[in-house]
Amino acid sequence: MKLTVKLQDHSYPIFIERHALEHVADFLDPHRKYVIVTDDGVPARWVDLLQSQLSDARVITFPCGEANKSLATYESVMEQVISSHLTRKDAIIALGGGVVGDLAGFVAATYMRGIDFYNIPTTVLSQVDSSVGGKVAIDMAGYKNIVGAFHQPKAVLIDPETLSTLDQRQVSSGLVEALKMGLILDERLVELFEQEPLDLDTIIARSIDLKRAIVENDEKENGQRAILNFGHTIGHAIESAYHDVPYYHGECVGMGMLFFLPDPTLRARVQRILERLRIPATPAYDPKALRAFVEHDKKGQGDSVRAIVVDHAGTCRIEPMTYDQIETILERSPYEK
Ligand SMILES: O=C(O)C(=O)C[C@@H](O)[C@H](O)[C@H](O)COP(=O)(O)O
Repeated sequence: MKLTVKLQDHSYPIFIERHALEHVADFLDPHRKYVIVTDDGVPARWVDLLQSQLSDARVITFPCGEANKSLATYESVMEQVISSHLTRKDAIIALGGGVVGDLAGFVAATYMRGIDFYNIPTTVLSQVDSSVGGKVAIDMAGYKNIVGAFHQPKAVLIDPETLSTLDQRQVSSGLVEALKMGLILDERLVELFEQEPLDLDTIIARSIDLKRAIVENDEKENGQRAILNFGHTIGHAIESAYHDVPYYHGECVGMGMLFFLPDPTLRARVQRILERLRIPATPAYDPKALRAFVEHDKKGQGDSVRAIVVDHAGTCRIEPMTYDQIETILERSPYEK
């Protein structure tokens, strides 16, 4: 399947195909010079498979985990890119999950003021969401994605076969971003989460297509794209506050979504899906401490933040909320008994 993200001057394809990684020459020029950026959580078989099909591709590997979406890792990868003598004609390939895509994309966005970048996502989270849309970033001073850019990939290559080497926790965490997409835009996608067994390929294709449409309408998040942040306002705060617990990003988004589902019936429905995915419950937290992290949200506007609220599955609204309102929301448990 091929989808196209249609943008003013940098449209790009999203290829979704099982075993696509076995014939990359059909999707990108194998004779171009590349640097493949990956992390040590990506199995060697995917890295070797990609590298073996390219005539000139050095591999740069950094340690996996959100803690490495950092300035130090950025500097280390950038130094290696510089020593590889990439020119503006060459390109970077991100092979991995959301952290790899965000970091490699940010390197590509800033090296020589921007070179081409291909995204080959190998986790559910990156295949259903983060590989498309051009948000590239690193974390700094304890805040998520606080330094970054919009830098769209030249192409995205999704091979669901790469998910076969993921552990269940990674799969579930990534699926939360697809559930988010369903809750804000498409109830049929939410229903897919209530079927047994889960149809992963359909969930991926449906989710990334919804993302494509949003990015086409609002590439730089001047309006509607903000809805993709459903669950992230408090989710990012939990992720930042509990970075030593290592919750996965999707787990935090799952926790964060529950606070913005005012209808108890829908909240209980989502809670059931999250339990089935084994998403951990929100840890005990200090509302004031989480509020402090929310105050640095990129959707912040003075003394308020644009919160995303889902009243009915498949639709959502953007509601400006003061930080006092956020603190009040945080004071109440989001769970239905
Ligand atoms: O692409 C977007 O836009 C999103 O908001 C997708 C999010 O799921 C993703 O986690 C994103 O990186 C968060 O964006 P941020 O602007 O809050 O850093």
